[in-house]
Amino acid sequence: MIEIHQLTKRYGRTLAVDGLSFTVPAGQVTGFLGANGAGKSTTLRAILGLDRPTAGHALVDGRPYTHHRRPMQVVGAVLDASAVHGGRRGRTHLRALARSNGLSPTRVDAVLDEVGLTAVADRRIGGYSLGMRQRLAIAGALLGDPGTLIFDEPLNGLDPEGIRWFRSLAGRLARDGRAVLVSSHLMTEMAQTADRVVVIGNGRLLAEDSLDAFGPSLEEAYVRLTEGASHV
Ligand SMILES: Nc1ncnc2c1ncn2[C@@H]1O[C@H](COP(=O)(O)OP(=O)(O)OP(=O)(O)O)[C@@H](O)[C@H]1O
Repeated sequence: MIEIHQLTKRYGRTLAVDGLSFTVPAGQVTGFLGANGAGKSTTLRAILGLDRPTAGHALVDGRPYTHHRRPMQVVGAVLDASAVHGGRRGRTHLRALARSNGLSPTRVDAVLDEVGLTAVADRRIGGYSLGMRQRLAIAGALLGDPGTLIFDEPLNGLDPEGIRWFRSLAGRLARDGRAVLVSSHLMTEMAQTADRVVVIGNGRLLAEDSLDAFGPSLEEAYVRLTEGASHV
């Protein structure tokens, strides 16, 4: 699980995240919503130890990400699916990732199967569609069989079948007891994927509740919440 407590991140004069607290519990898909520039990426980067908080903390299973000895077995993340070498083949990429992180190579075939890339695993990534790259990045996140998963805009590049696939994958991962955090701008998809929703605006928490508590239209509830917090 993820616990964010009074997280603050300042970049020079920009207060990107401002005393933010929320949790991502095990067994549920938590949707993470906010306008462009609201501070979502900064929060995700802080969770993954890529950005050092100015104040407060982000813990995964009770510790900062960087304090875990085998972080890929604790949290898997997809922040930018295009961040892979196009000259490599899918299977080779995953094997290298497994080797460099002390993970069993037997996981490679398992995750390729999980994301539906087995048939194209020996093709070069440069020839993959955006949706295939998303699936490969998700395979990488699943490699360590972690208890926590973070997906930043995972639906980018996925076709309707891919979106349905991701929705069922996220649900399955949560039902297996994992904590799943998904950021997306696609409100209707979020309403069908998330069990609970965290909304931020200007780096601050605007709402954290079960999906049902947002009423019949998540989009309308989101607009009402963020209108009050639009740029100052
Ligand atoms: N490395 C950085 N240096 C300076 N300012 C930054 C940096 N990273 C983010 N910011 C600023 O912090 C604020 C929050 O940005 P962040 O990328 O976290 O928002 P976001 O919610 O992820 O937005 P988007 O949905 O557009 O990705 C913005 O004002 C952004 O310009």
